[in-house]
Amino acid sequence: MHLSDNPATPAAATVSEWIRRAPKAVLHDHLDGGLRPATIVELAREHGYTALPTEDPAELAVWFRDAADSGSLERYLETFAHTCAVMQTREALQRIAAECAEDLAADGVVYAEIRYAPEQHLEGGLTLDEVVEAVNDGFREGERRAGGRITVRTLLTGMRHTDRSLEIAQLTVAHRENGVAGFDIAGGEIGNPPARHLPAFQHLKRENCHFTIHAGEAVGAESIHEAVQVCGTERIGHGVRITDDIAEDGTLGRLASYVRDNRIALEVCPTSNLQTGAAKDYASHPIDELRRLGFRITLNTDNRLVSGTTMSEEFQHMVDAFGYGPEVFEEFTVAALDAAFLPLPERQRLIDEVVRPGYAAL
Ligand SMILES: O=c1[nH]cnc2c1ncn2[C@H]1C[C@H](O)[C@@H](CO)O1
Ligand SMILES: [Zn+2]
Repeated sequence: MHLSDNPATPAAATVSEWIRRAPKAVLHDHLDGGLRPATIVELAREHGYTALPTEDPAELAVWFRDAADSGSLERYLETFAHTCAVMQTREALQRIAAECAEDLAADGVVYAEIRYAPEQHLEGGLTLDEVVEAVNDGFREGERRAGGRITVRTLLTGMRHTDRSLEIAQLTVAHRENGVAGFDIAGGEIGNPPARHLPAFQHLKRENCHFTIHAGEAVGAESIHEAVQVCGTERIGHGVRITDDIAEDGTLGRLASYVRDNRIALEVCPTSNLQTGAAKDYASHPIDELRRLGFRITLNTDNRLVSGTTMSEEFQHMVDAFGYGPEVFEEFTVAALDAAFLPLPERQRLIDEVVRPGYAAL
């Protein structure tokens, strides 16, 4: 099945060798959007889940990317029913988190913040705390298997269309000493503005806890305004529609100025944007304009399986579209660590001991 009326997403990029070796940091990557296709097939068999569109892992990978390539965020999100269906036991969550860390490390990622919505993993009888513990255990195992080459933290996501965000914010605070770095809201943006979840954000503020908000993906600048000025977000998931507040000649409106001048990081995910219709093609993606205007830009995958991408491929697409060299990726990687929800000394150590020397050696 090919739902796409959106020819925007070209085939996977052929990645240059230096890109694979370059140290990378990813702030925006969903656990339930990045499973190995073979793992989905195995877990579906084990758990008797029979609704997969195919049991061939290679075909399944293609199916996700095609089904998600619809030009609509809502249809993009429908594909997650198949991944969440196999993420309902402690063993499955642990395995998926461990494999996620291994896959990222193999792609040169040295720091990752991986997000997921605990409320979507309760169908097998786990409690919210048990979900978080299973995922954390999996990530610690994955870090070990990767020989310490990667540090992983999680963000707990509240779904915008449900009413559990305050509970998930409390869960975030409860687990923050244990690998949970912050909170996020995700899901369909239309009809679910961020201020619906204000009690969650106010709780996190009172507790001095980090959060980011998906905004400016399917809805324009008003969603970003609400996320920043009403909810007080530290970073913006996507945020590319900040361009609504930038004139053709590059003059910034008050909101765009505020976001740029306060160095609020944008978690930009180009391939995902092409699939959901937030951008037309790589060459006209606003990432380059925003970077030239001085915004704090980070480059991200969003959903490695669903968007059929990796950090290396996102880098390669930017090389092909804008001619970026290693210095730009070093800038994006340092920006990501500057904006990471990690204590300053740990961020500084990763920049000074891993990222800078890694780029110097390319
Ligand atoms: O890019 C996105 N925008 C809004 N919601 C998203 C995006 N990618 C994934 N999600 C949703 C689907 C997942 O089930 C959920 C938690 O990871 O977050
Ligand atoms: Zn996302």
